[in-house]
Amino acid sequence: MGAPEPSFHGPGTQNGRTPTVIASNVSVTYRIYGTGKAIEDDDDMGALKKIFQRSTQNVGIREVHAVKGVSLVAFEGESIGLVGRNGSGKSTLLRSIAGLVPPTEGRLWLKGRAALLGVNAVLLPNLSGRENIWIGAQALGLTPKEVRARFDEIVEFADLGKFIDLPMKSYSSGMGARLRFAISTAVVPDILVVDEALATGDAQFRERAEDRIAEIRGAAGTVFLVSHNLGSITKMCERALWLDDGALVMDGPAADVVDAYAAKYGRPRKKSARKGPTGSPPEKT
Ligand SMILES: Nc1ncnc2c1ncn2[C@@H]1O[C@H](COP(=O)(O)OP(=O)(O)OP(=O)(O)O)[C@@H](O)[C@H]1O
Repeated sequence: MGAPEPSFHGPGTQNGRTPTVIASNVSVTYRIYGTGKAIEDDDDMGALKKIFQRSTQNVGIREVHAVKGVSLVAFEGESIGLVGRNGSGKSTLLRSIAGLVPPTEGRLWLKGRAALLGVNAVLLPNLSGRENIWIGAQALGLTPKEVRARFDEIVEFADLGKFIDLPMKSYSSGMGARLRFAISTAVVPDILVVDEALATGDAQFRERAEDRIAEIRGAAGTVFLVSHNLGSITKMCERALWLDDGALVMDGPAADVVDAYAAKYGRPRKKSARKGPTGSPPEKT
């Protein structure tokens, strides 16, 4: 079930298909600063002393190897799902592809611009939806003239009613997801990264978002989708990656990867059903 290691060929076409993302042996390591050992002391004063000593003497660095040597080639028009247990490195790999977290090791090559996660960082909770559209769309590279031309369409797609004029901090998580999605896809991105954004939307939004994703794929973009809903992966992706403990354990047709993953965690996909099972496999302990 191991994934064949794609080799790094660099830009160009492979069997007539154009690569949009080439990851060659990509690893991401987070460094966490903090104290080394748990505080254990029955005597409160003794424990406090230890905390103060530790804050000056024993500050340690812990490394988390979130992504370990992942290699893959994604092509134009592909929709690729990512599955894996909590903490297996899915978001980190996508944040790396979106340019937010540099790989600690390995090489990453992108054709064009990755969108979605990038816009999250710039939206401001105290500003209204309208104001955030201006900021987010310009952060994605649109000129003020282009934002004006697309503004109504973005507002319409976000479909927030009167909330569009209220501060974003008053939005439900689903409303926030709608606004982010509407801004991020205002310009058809070359690479769209969707990290559980659809999970918070209602059924109507999900349907429209799925149509927009299909549109982006049709325009030769590449879509990456992280979801714990295996049904969404099999419905929206032709290919899937399975990450475990930061490593790529399987890369293949979405139905095969979802079946193998679900079989391992005890939720086999119903062959007769259109959609796969929903819900997450058991949490990592
Ligand atoms: N900013 C960070 N700083 C330090 N460690 C982090 C950071 N973000 C993630 N990690 C760690 O990296 C590992 C991978 O996390 P990541 O969020 O990529 O996993 P995931 O597969 O997306 O998880 P989930 O399904 O729960 O969203 C985990 O051990 C996590 O604790």
